[in-house]
Amino acid sequence: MRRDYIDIGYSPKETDLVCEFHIEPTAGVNFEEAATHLAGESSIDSWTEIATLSPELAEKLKPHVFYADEGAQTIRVAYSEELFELGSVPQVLSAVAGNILSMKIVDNVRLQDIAFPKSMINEFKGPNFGLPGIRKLVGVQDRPLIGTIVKPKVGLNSEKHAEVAYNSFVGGCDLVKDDENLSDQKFNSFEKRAELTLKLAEKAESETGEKKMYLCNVTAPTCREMIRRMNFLKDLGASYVMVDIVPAGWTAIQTLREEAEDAGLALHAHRCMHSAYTRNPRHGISMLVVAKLCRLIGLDQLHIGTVVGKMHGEKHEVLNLRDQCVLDKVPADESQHILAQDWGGLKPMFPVASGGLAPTMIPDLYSIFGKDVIMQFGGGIHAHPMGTVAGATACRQALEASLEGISLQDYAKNHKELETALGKWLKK
Ligand SMILES: O=C(O)[C@H](O)COP(=O)(O)O
Ligand SMILES: [Mg+2]
Repeated sequence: MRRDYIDIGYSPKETDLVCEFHIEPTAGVNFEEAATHLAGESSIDSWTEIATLSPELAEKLKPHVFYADEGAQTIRVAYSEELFELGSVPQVLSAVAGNILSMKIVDNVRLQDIAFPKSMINEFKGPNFGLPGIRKLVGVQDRPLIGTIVKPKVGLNSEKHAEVAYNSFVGGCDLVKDDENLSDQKFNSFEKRAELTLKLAEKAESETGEKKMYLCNVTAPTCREMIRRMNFLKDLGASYVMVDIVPAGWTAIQTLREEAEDAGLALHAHRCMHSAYTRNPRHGISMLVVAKLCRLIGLDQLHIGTVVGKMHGEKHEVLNLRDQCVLDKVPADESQHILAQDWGGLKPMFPVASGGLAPTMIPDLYSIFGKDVIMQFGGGIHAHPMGTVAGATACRQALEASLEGISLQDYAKNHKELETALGKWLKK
């Protein structure tokens, strides 16, 4: 192991990939020593002086720890772009979030953010539709989109699944998606579900005069099967697919993005399982990094949390994710562990708020997120005392009230579905 990776005067080049890490050295390990080892292990070095690493090579490719604050337990490392396969998320993660997460010299280490250089941004296409493309697809410009997840998560047969989707559509949902753990099970095969649900989506479109999108889950055991399912949906006339990004893995997601472009399908990203590495604030990889990788690869919409629903995530964290989805230039914010990022014109992703939401939360959601959000309600629609149609209608009514600045209580006086929802969910 070479010892000259601490380089506080270094100013990162435009071509460098910069990472911020939170590090907690193990008792007895000096902060700079830990920083040196992490920087070396995530790039060119190993645990001992290696004869095959010439001083010339080391000089050319060495990492630069250009910021180290022991009190704040923070380091920033600049890596030469030459260390990376610029178009490969798996390779980048194997480096900057690979072995270093397992090392004994640190009790905890967390990758807080990655600032991608222009050369890497240029290697990726970003979202094909993105937020504006999705708005065009759905034909809704001036309000948040309303979606649902067919419930129960698993167990319904294909006919019942399609019927629940239809009821959600005619009640007022723009989008209906599968749940993350529904793919191709005996009780509800992928093909039959896709055929029946897309057919009823079309029926709901002609009955309501609104666009109705079905987001069928293509998460599959192999990339080949995932692509086959995606093409099956395309042949049925679908506009969208959804995928569980973390269980499927980054190679699968990059593959899907390529194939979805040819198929002309939009991509909905469900982030289930992300907390396995994002939730511990002292170890792992931040959700911010996950969101940035999604935008880089080109998912069109991504679950980012709700603030008011059932999933963890403080308001500032969720809004930081929102900013990373929609802004073209994200300013640095030291206190939030955010590095400056220029997205170089990659399209914005549509942020999705989903998990534990009820129609009664719509005024709060609207004030937190504004118009550019997809609000999704599972239990909040299908547990409505008057049924799924009324549940979806109550969501649209609560949204209308919020857009017009009318209290839900006032609006409910002439809207019985909303009135019933308030009776069930409004906290007294
Ligand atoms: O996939 C999701 O986002 C959740 O299943 C949402 O369901 P819920 O609204 O019932 O929590
Ligand atoms: Mg779910």
